[in-house]
Amino acid sequence: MKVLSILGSTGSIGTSTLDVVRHFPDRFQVVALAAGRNLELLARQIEEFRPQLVAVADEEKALTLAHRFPGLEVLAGEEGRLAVATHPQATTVVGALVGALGLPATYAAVQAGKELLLANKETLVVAGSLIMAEARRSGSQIIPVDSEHNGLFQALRVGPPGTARRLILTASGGPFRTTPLAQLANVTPEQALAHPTWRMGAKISVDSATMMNKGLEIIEAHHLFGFPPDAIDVLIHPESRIHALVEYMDGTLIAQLSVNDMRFPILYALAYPERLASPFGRLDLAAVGSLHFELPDDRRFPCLALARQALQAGGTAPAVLNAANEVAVELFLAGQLPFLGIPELVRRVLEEEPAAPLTSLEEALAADQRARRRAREWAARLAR
Ligand SMILES: NC(=O)C1=CN([C@@H]2O[C@H](COP(=O)(O)OP(=O)(O)OC[C@H]3O[C@@H](n4cnc5c(N)ncnc54)[C@H](OP(=O)(O)O)[C@@H]3O)[C@@H](O)[C@H]2O)C=CC1
Ligand SMILES: CC(=O)[C@@H](O)[C@H](O)COP(=O)(O)O
Ligand SMILES: [Mn+2]
Repeated sequence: MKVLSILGSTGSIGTSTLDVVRHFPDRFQVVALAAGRNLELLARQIEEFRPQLVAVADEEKALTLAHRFPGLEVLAGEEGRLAVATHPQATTVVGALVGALGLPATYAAVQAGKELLLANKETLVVAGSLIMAEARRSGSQIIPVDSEHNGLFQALRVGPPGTARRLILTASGGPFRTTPLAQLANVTPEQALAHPTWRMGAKISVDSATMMNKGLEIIEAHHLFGFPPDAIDVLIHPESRIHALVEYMDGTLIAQLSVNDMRFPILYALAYPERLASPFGRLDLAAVGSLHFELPDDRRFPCLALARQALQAGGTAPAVLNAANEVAVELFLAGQLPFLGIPELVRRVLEEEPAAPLTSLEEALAADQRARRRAREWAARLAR
């Protein structure tokens, strides 16, 4: 029996995780949940999964929830998320918060030696070297939930260690893959959120539209699998049925395929190292018909090059990239920055915040805060 703490239980990944748990009550049990502001959904999750501990965004919400569930331990803010991540009875922590906000709790779970099923890719972008070093020290097993990395994790187990030479991340290309370039300046948040193949939270949906998502995933793959940046490729595959490929030294490509439904990688990660029979349908390739591939266009997707540039610079540069992007996406969704302002803001902040060495979590978080301030200053200037 795996005993789960879920960070971000009310989000897209969190609810998919709980749906997998719902199908396997004799394999998985929930001990702790952390959410943000969606108290109604969290209350339903508490009634169904009976956790011992929950954490919410702030004290006011914690009081409301504690009043509704006498006897339940309810905590707030960072303290609450850390308690969920390190609950003594949890064998396994699901990292499904969004953004760098999830970093302290993710790191704490690794430090505590928990098995970590990680969707919250921004934590690896901001502090991947520190998280991976801590996992080696504590013995924490990190199993990627992000579909491409979950696919790579599986495909890398096919050949003997050391024989894989290239990782290939597929990308849908997002909602603007074929939009005339001249129209990109005027696309709306609603259009950006309409992902062609996946149903996801707002932030990652916008990241997919700019392809910053794939840039973050290159950095994520570098840390998870230890491949150099130039051995990690991106291939647009609009059907999103092949999630990743590993090229072995003998020229063989091993691809990982499944239905484009996050319950598949989540089921794999929860069951690992076993496999469980999926109740979520089968991939019918005959029904899909054909699979297509193309290279990303650098002019359409400048965020890809910005992410590679940050990875190359190293140290705190990826944390700066991520923070600027988080601010830019937030402003875009609020109607305060045009779509093309996202790469523009990230580029300016990266230029102005020099990469510094990264040796502690505090340095990563400080770089994140500095970059956020810088991004807001630039956004204010661009708005004038
Ligand atoms: N969705 C997907 O299919 C995929 C997602 N990922 C990654 O997984 C992560 C989660 O994505 P997704 O599920 O789409 O995101 P969502 O926006 O759907 O969910 C985010 C979760 O984080 C919580 N949260 C947000 N802000 C706060 C806060 N201030 N304090 C506490 N909790 C907070 C939300 O709580 P609440 O809603 O209660 O406020 C919610 O539970 C991201 O890093 C994403 O890149 C990776 C691959 C696929
Ligand atoms: C499901 C998943 O893992 C997402 O990261 C997805 O890949 C996003 O779609 P894009 O391929 O458009 O970035
Ligand atoms: Mn992904």
